Amino acid sequence: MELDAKIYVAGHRGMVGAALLRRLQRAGYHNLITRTSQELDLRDQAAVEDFFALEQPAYVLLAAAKVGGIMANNTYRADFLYDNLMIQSNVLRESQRQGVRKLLFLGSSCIYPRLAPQPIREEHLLTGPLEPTNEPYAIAKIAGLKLCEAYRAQHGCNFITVMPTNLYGPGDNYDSRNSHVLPALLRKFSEAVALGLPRVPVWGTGTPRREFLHVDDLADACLHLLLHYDGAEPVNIGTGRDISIQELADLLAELTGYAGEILFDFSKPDGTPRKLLDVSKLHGLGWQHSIGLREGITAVLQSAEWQRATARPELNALA
Ligand SMILES: NC(=O)C1=CN([C@@H]2O[C@H](COP(=O)(O)OP(=O)(O)OC[C@H]3O[C@@H](n4cnc5c(N)ncnc54)[C@H](OP(=O)(O)O)[C@@H]3O)[C@@H](O)[C@H]2O)C=CC1
Ligand SMILES: C[C@H]1O[C@H](OP(=O)(O)OP(=O)(O)OC[C@H]2O[C@@H](n3cnc4c(=O)[nH]c(N)nc43)[C@H](O)[C@@H]2O)[C@@H](O)[C@@H](O)C1=O
Repeated sequence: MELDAKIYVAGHRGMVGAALLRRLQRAGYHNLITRTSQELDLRDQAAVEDFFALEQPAYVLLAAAKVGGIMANNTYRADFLYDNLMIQSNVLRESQRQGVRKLLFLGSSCIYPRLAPQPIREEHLLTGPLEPTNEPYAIAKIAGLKLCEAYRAQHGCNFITVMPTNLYGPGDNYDSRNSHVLPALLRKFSEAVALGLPRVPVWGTGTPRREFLHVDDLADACLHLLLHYDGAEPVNIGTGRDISIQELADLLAELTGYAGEILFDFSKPDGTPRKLLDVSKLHGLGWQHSIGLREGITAVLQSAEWQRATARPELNALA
């Protein structure tokens, strides 16, 4: 991928898209194309056709999607299915029609079967029922992965799919209901410390296990695969280690200095019991993660973004 190649980063304002942009800029790529969703709604087929005809990118990184945690997925089921089907179908189709040299599509660890063998290997996809709370999102993502495979088979497109585990880091979504578990608990514990709250509610039983990768590690892995992987099969991206929600809550309480009570709210869903990724294929391709969980969370808490957002917790800008 030449340093002056025209690279379209779709979803550049999101947590993953912004990390991809930072990583590409740091590597010296200087012909980067971006559009906000206000400038280009990727659900609009005609607008996407016009954009690709005008810009004719050589490479596409598709990090635009409707994304959220377990509650958002289970609440906005139709939006997660429709938006993601439309976004990926339009971008993949125009990438094929405009002869994009290589495209990176982002799947997710949560599209594997609910009770897949652990750690989950790439071949376990579609071998069992999905997790009900995010089935619409998973179906959309699986369709996107299959569309990449189909464009490769029918048109020889070099569209690769990566399967990241749960991510966190700069630019994360901290909305109290729609965010993922790590940013949600980070916000809850920080607010509890600032406001002197005696207890913090954590959803579910605390027994499910999750794997967490810093988004800067993900961006580095994506660039590595863009440069060194041209295969049809998806590639898992993770750390190969997981912790329980209880252990995560204890770690976040420690790092935020929260010493009050942690109350598990059994009325909220647990979701998938476990989704640890087998990352041996990724390691075999020459990449390993470098940011550990404790180190990564500490970096978030020490970031200027976090300091600004939590300066006045009663008016916190983390929403
Ligand atoms: N976060 C995670 O834990 C994980 C994420 N992933 C995948 O990574 C990708 C990015 O996720 P993440 O960065 O967390 O998500 P964010 O919600 O942070 O960012 C999503 C981006 O998509 C853009 N977008 C949404 N709808 C549209 C639309 N209709 N038209 C154009 N752009 C749109 C938004 O653009 P704008 O800001 O301009 O509105 C936003 O910047 C997704 O494919 C997701 O499935 C995979 C595994 C885990
Ligand atoms: C990355 C992946 O992320 C999603 O899957 P998920 O990992 O199950 O989602 P989650 O990050 O929201 O973690 C949920 C787990 O955590 C517990 N939990 C406790 N307390 C809070 C809490 O306050 N908020 C949230 N969200 N969860 C909580 C909750 O009870 C459950 O056990 C997919 O939808 C999909 O979006 C996807 O791609």
